[in-house]
Amino acid sequence: MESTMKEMRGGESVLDLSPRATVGGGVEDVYGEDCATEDQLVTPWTYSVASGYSLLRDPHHNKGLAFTETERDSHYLRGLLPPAVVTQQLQEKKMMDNIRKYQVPLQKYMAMMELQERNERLFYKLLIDNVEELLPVVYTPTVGEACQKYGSIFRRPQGLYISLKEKGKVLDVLKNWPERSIQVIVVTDGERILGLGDLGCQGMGIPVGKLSLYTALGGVRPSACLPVTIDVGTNNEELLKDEFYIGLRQRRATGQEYADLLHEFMSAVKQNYGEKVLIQFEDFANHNAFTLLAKYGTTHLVFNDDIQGTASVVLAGVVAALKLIGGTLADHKFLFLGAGEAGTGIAELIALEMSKQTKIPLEETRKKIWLVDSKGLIVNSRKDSLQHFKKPWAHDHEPVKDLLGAVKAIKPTALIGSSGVGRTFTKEIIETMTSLNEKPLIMALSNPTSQSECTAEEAYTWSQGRAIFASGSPFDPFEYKGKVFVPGQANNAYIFPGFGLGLVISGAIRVHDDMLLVASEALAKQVSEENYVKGLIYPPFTNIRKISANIAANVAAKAYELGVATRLPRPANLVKYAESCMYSPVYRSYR
Ligand SMILES: O=C([O-])CC(=O)C(=O)O
Ligand SMILES: [Mg+2]
Repeated sequence: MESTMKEMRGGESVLDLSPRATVGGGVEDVYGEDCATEDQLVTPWTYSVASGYSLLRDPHHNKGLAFTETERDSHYLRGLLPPAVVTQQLQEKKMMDNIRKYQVPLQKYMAMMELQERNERLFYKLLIDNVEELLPVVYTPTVGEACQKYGSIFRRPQGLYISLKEKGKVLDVLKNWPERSIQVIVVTDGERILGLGDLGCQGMGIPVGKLSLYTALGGVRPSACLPVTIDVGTNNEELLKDEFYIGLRQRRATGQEYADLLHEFMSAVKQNYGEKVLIQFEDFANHNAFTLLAKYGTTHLVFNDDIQGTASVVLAGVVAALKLIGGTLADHKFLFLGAGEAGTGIAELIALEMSKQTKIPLEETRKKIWLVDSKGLIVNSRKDSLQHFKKPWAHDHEPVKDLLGAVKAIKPTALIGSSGVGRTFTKEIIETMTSLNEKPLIMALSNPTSQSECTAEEAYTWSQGRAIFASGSPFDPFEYKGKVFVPGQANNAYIFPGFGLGLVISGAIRVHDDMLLVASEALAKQVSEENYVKGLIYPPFTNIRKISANIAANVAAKAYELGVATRLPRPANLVKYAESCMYSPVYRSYR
């Protein structure tokens, strides 16, 4: 890795990977490991941590029993640890053994969070080496339950809380965060946590989980990641009554009061971290998500994961699925259940890609895509009463009141669920899709598992093994009539870590839709013949760092092409460069 960096920079070693001992035996950590930003390369800023007892309690530097004899001497650890000296591999084995013993997913989650707070490198080592097993623990679906119970399981705070109480002081709050060099912020206001609704301040589990994936899956170093929850209250009556609730005990502020706090936050971020910090909006309610993205898209580096990340991952799955269902993108007809952030975001990206491929205007390709919301099929006669983001999807058709009616009337080849409402793809709906198509494409995107529009078992059984199925939350492989079907996970976790890395390594200052298209294409290309045979339209997560490097390289290349990249000169081989930038969780030796 080091040699690649040297190569990339014309033989000049710009990174110092080994921390140096400071006066007093502490550890001086040379910032700028794992791809520093330009300014850090000029003046790498350093900080020292305490030695001895405090070192053992500093999760960024603690190695537990893996401290060597020499380190124990030079860092005042003698006697503070039992005599055994073990390897990181053995620590990993022990932790995995322990985690596997827990039967309850939330216990596994808590064990992982405790590890993150105790020994960060070991946490990431586990997550990277056991990604398929641990993703459902630190991320969807378990993170959903963790947010619901966040107050009860709360131990040490993670991330930054910005509530209405901090109005006028947001910049000071940012300055309280111990890290200066932030590259990615994931922010939520907790109003629409997965498909679970308003969880207020307890939505913090989501930015924390998303950012742990930025590091594990995308290689962004943990110290450059900042989880933020903006607390403007909650309308969740149960939480307001819950004595363990950790947030403001008031109903949600809206209108100007809401906009003002968000604006103060956005301005403070730019002032404190500059214009190259990526702000990822996560799990905002529809009515704010679209507005915030439009408002700040032209002044900040912003990305809405639910609108844009989900769109990119679903388009990749659809493109990959064409290998199994046949035809070109424009040959297909799409029907969505759910016309919110995810639904309309995906619909727009599919229409955009169709338009690019066929040169047919976007207004026309949109007509291949139909959306159903809680009031039925979105049609022209409803246009006046529709929210602005639904209007492009109002086509000419007589009113249809429900999904089953819409499937019969529209005869789609692909059915996509983004409604946040579980079990809405009924047996009759899937049977109808199967009677209309040799291989119906069924995507049940809503999270967590309880909100999935149908299960993998239902999709395969009701379609007699003919459905090409993927879901937002993970499902186990399912055997139907002697054949094992492996459902793909159509989750934005495939996209955002690599996408963000691409923005970071190119020093991009704006996000553009074309970047979403190239990310999507890069992901679709990673699906192999071996995957297709099992019915998979996504590659397994085991290869995610390679996938992320490819996505990052394509996004960065697009940033250079569009003139929004500030990191110059452009590295010649962007895939190699992206890989060389990735954080490694392997322990470092302290002199
Ligand atoms: O977090 C996930 O698993 C995917 C996502 O963004 C959502 O459901 O809001
Ligand atoms: Mg989300």
